[in-house]
Amino acid sequence: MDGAWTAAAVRRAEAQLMATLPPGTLMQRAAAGLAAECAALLKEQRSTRTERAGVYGATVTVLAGPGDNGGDALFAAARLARRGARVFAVPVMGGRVHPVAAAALTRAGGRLVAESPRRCDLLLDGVLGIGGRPGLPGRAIDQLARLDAGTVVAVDVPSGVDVDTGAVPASAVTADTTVAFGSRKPCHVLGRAALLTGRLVLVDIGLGPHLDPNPAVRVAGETDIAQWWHRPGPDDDKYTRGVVGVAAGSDRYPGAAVLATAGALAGPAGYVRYAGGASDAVRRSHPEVVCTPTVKEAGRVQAWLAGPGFGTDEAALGELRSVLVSPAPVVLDADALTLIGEYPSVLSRREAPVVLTPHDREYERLYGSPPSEDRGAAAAALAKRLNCTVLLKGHHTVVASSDGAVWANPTGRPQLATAGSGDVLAGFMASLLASGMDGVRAAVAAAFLHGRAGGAAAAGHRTVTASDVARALPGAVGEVLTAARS
Ligand SMILES: NC(=O)C1=CN([C@@H]2O[C@H](COP(=O)(O)OP(=O)(O)OC[C@H]3O[C@@H](n4cnc5c(N)ncnc54)[C@H](OP(=O)(O)O)[C@@H]3O)[C@@H](O)[C@H]2O)[C@@H](O)CC1
Ligand SMILES: [K+]
Repeated sequence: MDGAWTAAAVRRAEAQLMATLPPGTLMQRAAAGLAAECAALLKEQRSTRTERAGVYGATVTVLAGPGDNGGDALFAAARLARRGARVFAVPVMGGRVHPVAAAALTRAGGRLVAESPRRCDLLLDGVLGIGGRPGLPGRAIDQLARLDAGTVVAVDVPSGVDVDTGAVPASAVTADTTVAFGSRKPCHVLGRAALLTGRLVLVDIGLGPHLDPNPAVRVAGETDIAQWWHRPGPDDDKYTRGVVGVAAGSDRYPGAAVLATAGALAGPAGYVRYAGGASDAVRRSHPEVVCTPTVKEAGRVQAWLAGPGFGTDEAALGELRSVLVSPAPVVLDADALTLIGEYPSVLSRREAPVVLTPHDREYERLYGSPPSEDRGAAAAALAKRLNCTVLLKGHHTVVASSDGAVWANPTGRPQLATAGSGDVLAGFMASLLASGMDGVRAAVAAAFLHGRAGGAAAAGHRTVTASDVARALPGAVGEVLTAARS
């Protein structure tokens, strides 16, 4: 399991590592990695001035803040200047810049200027790093407004964001690439800051062994998911692989039922039962699903999904109660969340695991106020209050357990914000629960694989539908299980 560490945790690890190294070593490691990434980016794009790609002749502008983040940027820019780049560094906090790094840049042929040319091939954001408070100094805002950059590279973090939460309460840099040193920070994976991060490149500076084994935010990878996966053995049959029940849709809204069962069929469970008013549509799309009109008639299942498109009337509330009295773990989505918001007591006597999958408006119905910009804390607060696992949807989906652990999903894609894609996710997650995965792992793994499937579906189509995502899920599963084995 990988993760993201707060500024304080990074500083603690840095202090331990620095005690073993000559002064300045870490900054040189950071600058070398940063310069290498900038050179690679410049090789990919033609210079607006010379019409040639590469470092030689490229125009590089550095926005340099007062601390070590500016120091990293200036040392990296000195390396680029030595390879023939035209480098202009603009101090954005009066004359306060890292003095040794600024001297290195001028020795390499770079210039410290009050104003750089308007157009540059690469803009290095070295305004603020992990020592920054949210918001940008006015001079940085002015420069960002007037510069026209081929590509923007943030040094360690996009300046201006709240490093520890991913909130962006004031002005901040929007990067195409962020080159981070030693570890991810929460702003790279959470909230609006994760969007401003762009592509994340991690530079290893040797911090790993010194980082606290418990990161502030956990980030699952292929190996984790493969380890959690229940692989059927020779003695398994369709029942021992898990039976998943889907209570979704209605005769008026059959689509949600079809998509949720499609998600459930793409998971590891051996058998899918459907309970609700859209049996005909479900049977037509998925003849392998066994359909009954109500939850009580469905028989035993190892996990339920309840909610997508099943309405919020008395009958729906009755079906939700029937699901919640069963001893099986449940995923509650869409209309079930609205009902829980209105009748929170239906959850109160429940002991088996519950996963809630709200988007922001559903979160507000459940919590009483919209999620704060600190989305990890927001998800954790709801999880604690309702004693459930919470998957808070967004461009960067977050999962929180009732004991406060927060997971950020690294595979989210804006294309997944398509109608019905949440139904597929919820059905797939219920299948993971039915196969024996616990609530938090099922939520984390489902978000990860759903994101991967969305990516795969987007590669072949201009617009991605929820059905495309469901069809791509088995492939995404196969890819993750194979990659983790090799
Ligand atoms: N840790 C590691 O392992 C390694 C770290 N490295 C690098 O060091 C970076 C951290 O450097 P850092 O500690 O010098 O802090 P940094 O972010 O440059 O700025 C602090 C300065 O900004 C100011 N200031 C703050 N907020 C402000 C605002 N909103 N608006 C205006 N000003 C503001 C604040 O001034 P103050 O107002 O507090 O007096 C202070 O002077 C880190 O991100 C990485 O790049 C690598 O070299 C190697 C390994
Ligand atoms: K920065």
